[in-house]
Order: sequence, then C-alpha cells, then structure tokens
Amino acid sequence: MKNPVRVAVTGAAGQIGYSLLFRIASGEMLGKDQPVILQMLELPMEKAQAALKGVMMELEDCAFPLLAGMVGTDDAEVAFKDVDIALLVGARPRGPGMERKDLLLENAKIFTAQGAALNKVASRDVKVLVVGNPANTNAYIAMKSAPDLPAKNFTAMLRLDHNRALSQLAGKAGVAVADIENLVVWGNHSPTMYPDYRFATVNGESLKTRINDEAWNKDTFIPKVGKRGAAIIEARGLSSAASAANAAIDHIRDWVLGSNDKWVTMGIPSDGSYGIPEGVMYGVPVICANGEYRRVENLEVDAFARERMDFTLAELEEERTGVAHLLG
Ligand SMILES: NC(=O)c1ccc[n+]([C@@H]2O[C@H](COP(=O)([O-])OP(=O)(O)OC[C@H]3O[C@@H](n4cnc5c(N)ncnc54)[C@H](O)[C@@H]3O)[C@@H](O)[C@H]2O)c1
Ligand SMILES: O=C(O)C[C@H](O)C(=O)O
Repeated sequence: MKNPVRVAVTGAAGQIGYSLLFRIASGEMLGKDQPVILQMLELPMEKAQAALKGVMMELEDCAFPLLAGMVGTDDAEVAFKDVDIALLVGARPRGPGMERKDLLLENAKIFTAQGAALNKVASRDVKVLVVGNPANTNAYIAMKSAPDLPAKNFTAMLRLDHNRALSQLAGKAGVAVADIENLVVWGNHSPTMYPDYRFATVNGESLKTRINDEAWNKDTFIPKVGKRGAAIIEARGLSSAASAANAAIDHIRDWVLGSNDKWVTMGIPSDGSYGIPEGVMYGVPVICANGEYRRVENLEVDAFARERMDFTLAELEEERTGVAHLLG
C-alpha cells in the first residue's frame, strides 16, 4: 500500500467542496491505489463549521477504503500542515452592491493569509490549485505570499474553460471530445479568456479546417465559452459546481499522473514567453509528465490571437495593480 497523500480543500462545506471531496476520497483524482488524508478548511462561523461536520459525517458513512484520515478545521495552518496538494476553493462571493474591485480586495486578504500559511507549514513540493474567483489573481496573490515555495507550484484553474471549449467544438464538428487534441484557452478565467482551436486536431486532421467557419469562431464560440459561467448561474441560480469540481480533479490528476502527451490548459506563472510578462498567472497549453507541467512553446501568435491574448492580459494586469499595495 502506498503512503497516504495529504490533500487540503478550502471551502470544504460549499457547493464545489460537496462535489469534490467524495470523488477525491474514492480515488478519482490520484488513482485507485492512492490513499488520501483530507484536510478541510472552513470559515470559523458556527454554520460553516456545522456544515463541515455534516460533510465529514457523510465521508465517514461512505467507508471509502482509500480515505486514510480526515481533519476539519477553521485554522489554515492546521489545514495546510504537510499537505502535498492544496485545492483553494473557498472564496468570498460577490455580494449585493459589491464592485469587482471590492471582491478582489476581500479575496486578496484571504489568499494573502492562505499563501502565508502554505509557506509556513505545507510540504515544500505542495501543488496548489486555486479555484476560488478571481482565480488567476488569487493564485498570483497566494504565490507572492509564499516566498519560500517555488512559484511554479501555484496554479489557477482554466480547465473548466478548456473542457467547456472541448464540448462546444465536438458538438460543432460532430466528433468525439476524446478525439480532439491541441486545444488551449489563453489568459484569465473570466469572459476575456481566449479559447483557441487554431492548432487543434481530430485524428491528426486540422479541426479549424474541418469547421471552416471563422464567423462561428468569433461570434459564437469565443463568447459562448467566455460567458458559460454566467449562463450556468442564470440557469441554476447558483454557479457551476459539479463541472468545476470535475475540472479541478482533471487538473490535479493530469499534473500528478501525467496528461499522456495531451495538451491541457493550466493557469501558471508566465516565464515571459508569448509576450506575457513574467509572473502573470496566465492560462497556457501545457503537457504534464512525472509530476511536472511543461509549457507548449513556440506556437504561432497571429494578429487576431495577439489582440485576444493582450486583451485578457490587460485585465490580469489591472487586477494585479489593484492588489499590488497588499503584497509588499
Ligand atoms: N475557476 C473556476 O473555473 C470556477 C468555477 C466555478 C466556481 N468558481 C469559484 O469557486 C468558489 C467556490 O464556489 P462554490 O460554488 O463552492 O461556493 P460556495 O459559496 O458554495 O462555497 C464556498 C465555501 O467557501 C467557504 N469559505 C469562504 N471563505 C473562506 C475562507 N477564507 N476559508 C475557508 N473557507 C472559506 C464558505 O464558507 C463556503 O462554504 C467561488 O469563488 C466561485 O466563484 C471557480
Ligand atoms: O462564479 C462564477 O462567476 C462563474 C464560474 O467561475 C464559472 O466559470 O462557472
């Protein structure tokens, strides 16, 4: 039997947490032979802690053979102690009358504190995925607040956008999702993101040539993927949860176990390539192997791509400027 892997999940009693924890405990994220210890963080409020207790009771009632232990706490340093993987899901939702800037600042406080706690107590190899919105900037803040951990260990979730784009493309082209390769979603997890299928193939053939519909790309595909989160909120009255949890599992599974030579999208700190300033937490195509991700390099950036990539970059830089004073 392998040694258990310690997995922290914040916002554990929330909607995404409820879709995520049971799948992690059943082995869907790290493999059916990998025991896990779940270290769950929730707000110190009575209601949140009671809900977390309920989730832990249900986890217990599943009698998962791979669940080697559980911790439920309101203290980030307890939740992150020695963790190998940290899924930062809990975030302050946008309230009535709150501007995007207020949301950024509220969340900046949370991710500054959580980054510092990871810096202090997590495994030095911890893999961090930020799901809580604004995900890219929250990941950037956590990374900056953890100077003793490698910056490359901090990532933001663009996988839901990647998966959404895959399904839209498969539907349009009449092909199977599994047959599509080499897709990427550049930039921010926000409506400014740029889903890009210029390099995508289906069984080795160009998907762009097969679809051959630039108007659909610009007027339907790109806005549909970008605004999908809002469409789910409109339809459900709540933001996406099961699909977000599924994407988080895909992201970590591929990072840890490998993406089998497939491109996947991860928000990672820029190395300066593709005209994205170093350090910006930006969605790019990566291939994962041996527990590491590797950026797909030297892709062509044509005039339209440049415009879209700079548009989403400008938003990220604006967010970064908005929180700069908190980062010292
Ligand atoms: N990146 C993506 O693709 C993506 C997709 C969907 C949702 N999201 C975001 O994920 C986040 C969670 O969504 P949800 O639907 O689970 O929300 P939710 O409100 O149902 O749950 C969030 C939970 O986090 C807890 N929480 C808040 N602040 C916390 C803190 N500082 N420490 C620990 N726990 C804290 C809350 O008590 C709550 O239980 C939101 O920010 C949402 O916008 C991101
Ligand atoms: O919570 C949101 O604003 C939407 C969410 O990020 C999503 O993409 O579903």
